[in-house]
Amino acid sequence: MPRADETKAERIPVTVITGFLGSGKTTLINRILKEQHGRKIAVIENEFGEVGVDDGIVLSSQENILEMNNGCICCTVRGDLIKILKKLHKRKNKIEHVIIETTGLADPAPVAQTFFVDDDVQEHYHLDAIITIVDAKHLIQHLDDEKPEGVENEAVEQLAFADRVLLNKTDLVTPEEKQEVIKRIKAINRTADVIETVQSNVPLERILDIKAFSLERILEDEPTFLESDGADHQHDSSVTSVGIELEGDMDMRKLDNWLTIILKEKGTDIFRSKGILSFKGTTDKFVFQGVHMLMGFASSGEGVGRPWQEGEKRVNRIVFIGRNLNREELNASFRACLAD
Ligand SMILES: Nc1nc2c(ncn2[C@@H]2O[C@H](COP(=O)(O)OP(=O)(O)OP(=O)(O)O)[C@@H](O)[C@H]2O)c(=O)[nH]1
Repeated sequence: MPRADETKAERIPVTVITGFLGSGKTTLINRILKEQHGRKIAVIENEFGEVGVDDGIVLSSQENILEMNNGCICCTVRGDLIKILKKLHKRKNKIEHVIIETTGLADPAPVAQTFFVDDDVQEHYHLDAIITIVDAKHLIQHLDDEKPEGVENEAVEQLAFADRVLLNKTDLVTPEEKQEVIKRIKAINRTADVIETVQSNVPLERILDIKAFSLERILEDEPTFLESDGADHQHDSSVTSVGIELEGDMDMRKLDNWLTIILKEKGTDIFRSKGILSFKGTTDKFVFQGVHMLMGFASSGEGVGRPWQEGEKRVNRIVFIGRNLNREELNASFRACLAD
């Protein structure tokens, strides 16, 4: 009869990567996929928003990237997650590690719970750690965001469940601001190590295979953790997404102007924006990234994202996530940026 810890060692470790919109989760996943040569890692991605764009940003062969975009991983698609996990461990080409990237608005608790409620999942996987990435510049704003009665603050939940906190984007804050952010993190989670990073750059041995998830710790703080079915939490319904898809080539100058203005004026309400774009006059595929008022473009020519494939239709995709989004206005203004 194997000892309990021996059995555990044979199970596939799972790392849950969570963190608010735009904090640096995909940046971390790309780093892991680049660095972990020879290790068979499957990534399960759940993106928030009507139009997914992360498939164009994550670097890797498609085979081990599994997308779940028909709902939120912490509520509606938890059944799908269980199905994917069951299929994965039966693959001939054995997976050695599973990484789950939650949406920026997910509550990690129901995702963690998945590993304790289903016998088959429990037999083949063990939850190694919940890694929460926070954006040093915007964390306090998200922690202080006032929610309607009964609605949880995702940024707080994500920190409360963290086994490790990556304090990312430290390049965007002063040392004093950073200390204030650390104080706020510690007030929510005393025990998790806080690792300071830029571009989610962390030695992988500090976040993978660390056996840091402790059910005992969670049960101390949330005694009903294993009893709730994941459907008892409420998302903030005032946060929505508008996704737009448009075939053709865009005019780079027009698009840049439009996004600069709209994010300057509405960047408090627009938490996150991102897109995959085709510009007139270049064969590169462009990635647009916006987090509140900060924005930037990068191209496949610079090694960001995957280039357009032969025969691939040039479809521009852009998504805005936030409050008070005006769908018609966004649609019309995006269309107006098409090249003549
Ligand atoms: N200045 C700065 N920018 C960063 C850093 N880390 C990531 N970024 C940028 O922040 C933006 C968002 O990063 P992502 O990795 O896509 O964030 P995410 O958490 O996956 O975003 P969602 O999945 O949309 O919630 C990108 O433009 C990144 O290049 C950092 O340390 N400093």
